[in-house]
Amino acid sequence: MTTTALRTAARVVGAVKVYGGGDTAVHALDGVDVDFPAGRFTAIMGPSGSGKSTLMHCAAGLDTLTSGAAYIGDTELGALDDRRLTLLRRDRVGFVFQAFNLVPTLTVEENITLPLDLAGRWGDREWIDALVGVVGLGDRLHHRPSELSGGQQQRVAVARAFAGRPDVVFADEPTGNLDSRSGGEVLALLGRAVRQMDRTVVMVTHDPVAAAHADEVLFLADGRLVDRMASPTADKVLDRMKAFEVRS
Ligand SMILES: Nc1ncnc2c1ncn2[C@@H]1O[C@H](COP(=O)(O)OP(=O)(O)OP(=O)(O)O)[C@@H](O)[C@H]1O
Repeated sequence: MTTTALRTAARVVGAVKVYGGGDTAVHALDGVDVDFPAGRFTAIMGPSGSGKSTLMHCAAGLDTLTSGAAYIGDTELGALDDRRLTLLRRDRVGFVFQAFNLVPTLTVEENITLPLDLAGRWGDREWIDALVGVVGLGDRLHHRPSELSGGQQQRVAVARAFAGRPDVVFADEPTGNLDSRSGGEVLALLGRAVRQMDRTVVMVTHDPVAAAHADEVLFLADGRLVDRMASPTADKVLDRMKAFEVRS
């Protein structure tokens, strides 16, 4: 095992994704090499249609590459049969989507522990309690999702994503349905999970303010990785995005 592999939560190598064929083929990913370091918060940005969601879905094992390879830790996703891929997604990957996707009939606490219950894992009570503390919903554990605001529901979804201590949490526009204050809380929460609890987050976003919460921003254009920015600020990210618009 190499040092790089030890420190990488997820990566894609020579990632190509082609939708359709012949004259109408779309090269959604056109040869992307990228590492998502463990213990870091990485944002993926780029113009609409640049391949952000495709990259995230292929890296997370929700979709398959046309060529190249995707890894979670040292596990190559293309080498897994459907059953193993399902287990890997369940046990080693967490997801947060724009829609909160909570189960309406379960309480906050039951929603948070759902992935562990489905996996037949007892979970680690201390870890769950720590997560509940970090998301700040300790007094809402027995409420149903419908009794919570959108921002609170997304915080439950974030806690659920981390419940099984996955190698990496993928977040797809996690603040897309939230006002800026609630969105800011969810982003701060993702940042705290990374920095205080040593978790790994990869987030797709259109929003420079959201991207500024990350440790590093990757920029995609036309299915290629064209730039990366460490220690981003919203202004620097916005300037970089404007440069794309001027060119296209
Ligand atoms: N299932 C599909 N079938 C055909 N083409 C697709 C499919 N999914 C995505 N594409 C195309 O692949 C390209 C990349 O799409 P993708 O959704 O990854 O971009 P994106 O950067 O996430 O865009 P957005 O910011 O608008 O969500 C686009 O040209 C899109 O039209």
